[in-house]
Amino acid sequence: MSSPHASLRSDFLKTVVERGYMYQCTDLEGLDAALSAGIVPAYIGFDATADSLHVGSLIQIMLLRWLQKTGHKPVVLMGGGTSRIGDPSFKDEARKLLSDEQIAANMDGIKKVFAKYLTFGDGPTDAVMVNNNDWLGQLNYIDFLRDFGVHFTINRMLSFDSVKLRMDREQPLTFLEFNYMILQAYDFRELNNRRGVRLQMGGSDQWGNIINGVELTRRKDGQTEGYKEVYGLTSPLLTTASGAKMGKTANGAVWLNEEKLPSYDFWQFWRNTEDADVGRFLRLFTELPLDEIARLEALEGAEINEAKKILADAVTTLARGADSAAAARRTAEETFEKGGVAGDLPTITADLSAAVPVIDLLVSAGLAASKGEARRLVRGGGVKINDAKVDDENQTASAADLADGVIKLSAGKKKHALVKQG
Ligand SMILES: Nc1ncnc2c1ncn2[C@@H]1O[C@H](COP(=O)(O)OP(=O)(O)OP(=O)(O)O)[C@@H](O)[C@H]1O
Ligand SMILES: N[C@@H](Cc1ccc(O)cc1)C(=O)O
Repeated sequence: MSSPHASLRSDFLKTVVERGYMYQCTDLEGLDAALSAGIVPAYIGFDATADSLHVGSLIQIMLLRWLQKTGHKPVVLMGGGTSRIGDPSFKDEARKLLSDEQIAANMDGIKKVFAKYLTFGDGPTDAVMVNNNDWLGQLNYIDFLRDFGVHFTINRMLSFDSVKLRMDREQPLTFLEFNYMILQAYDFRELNNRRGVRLQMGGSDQWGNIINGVELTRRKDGQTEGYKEVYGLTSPLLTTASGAKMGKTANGAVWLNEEKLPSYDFWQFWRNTEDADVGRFLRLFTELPLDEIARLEALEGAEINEAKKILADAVTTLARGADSAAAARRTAEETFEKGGVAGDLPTITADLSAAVPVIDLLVSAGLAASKGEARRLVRGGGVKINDAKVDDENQTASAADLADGVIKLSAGKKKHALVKQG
């Protein structure tokens, strides 16, 4: 049987499918034809909910990068207006309301990262950045309701999975939040009118908001002469092989901005990728050719660690620059391999062929005076295994945790030890 994607002609959609960015599309064939016929301006929106984006949004940034690389125009939308409301999609409870000052400061922080991935300017495929407060801030309530409110039915708005969860759980969904979907739909139509934007992308949680925009644009302008169809495309929401939503880890979010997460820790996050994720992450977060990735993901045992370093180097180079990536790698190699810091760290051996309680390792390594103290350290959140927080007093470590032949065990910021198989 031939794949439904085998007939794709546009470089952008071929890349999207081959590298694993595709989840849903409103009309794949139509979009493929549009992308093959000329430059398609496409947008992704980012709300200013924090002063930096995190790895969860990296897939969206990469989508915009590939869009530009394949000859189209990326439009980055800052949600200056929508951040004043807060997207309720798939959220258990309302987001904290942000002040205008916080939103402005958050936008300043978020904006910076895009310059690393996209080329901005005035040319036909140069990226541009817009702020939806420019038009949402001007809306007149009664006029807006008359012109746009009539195109939305409450019945349909309540049918979207993104709000269903709240309904089913009988959690409050305020009228403020309920408006979000309409405003994002309005954005799409506005960008279509202002800048000829014909495609909106986002994570799969954005599907409801995106198709509302497609439908609104069609209803408002579909009969106008020269109207060109608009499209929506979503990416899978990223989770790690163990099922955790990517973005927040036990230690908090993996931030893209250097001020919020030093490059060494960023590099180390990718270096600690689970074996089963290596191929998928190389396809999504690097630009390495697919045949090279196929070779790397087939590596096994200790060799897969080389692939993880290549992943960490490539992602850190894109996000932080080549110098930061090289420095991070040097530090990691000194710490873990060349005996620099490692030489200064206490090293113990343990039989890791069976699972060993972390509590016991802490005591053996001299990082805790007793098992009781070790437990208190874990409860206080200060214990880490290979830089990942230990949440459970009963957690164990085994040979599977060995990275370059050692497990790094930490109690607090300054006390570290290495555990080797013995
Ligand atoms: N884990 C993820 N995988 C894929 N896409 C994601 C992930 N997290 C966020 N996104 C997408 O990134 C874009 C911007 O999202 P935004 O910055 O508003 O994050 P968010 O969904 O608010 O995250 P958080 O849950 O941390 O508040 C959206 O299109 C969203 O779908
Ligand atoms: N709702 C999106 C952000 C966004 C805002 C406005 C838009 O027009 C598009 C997207 C999110 O929460 O991630």
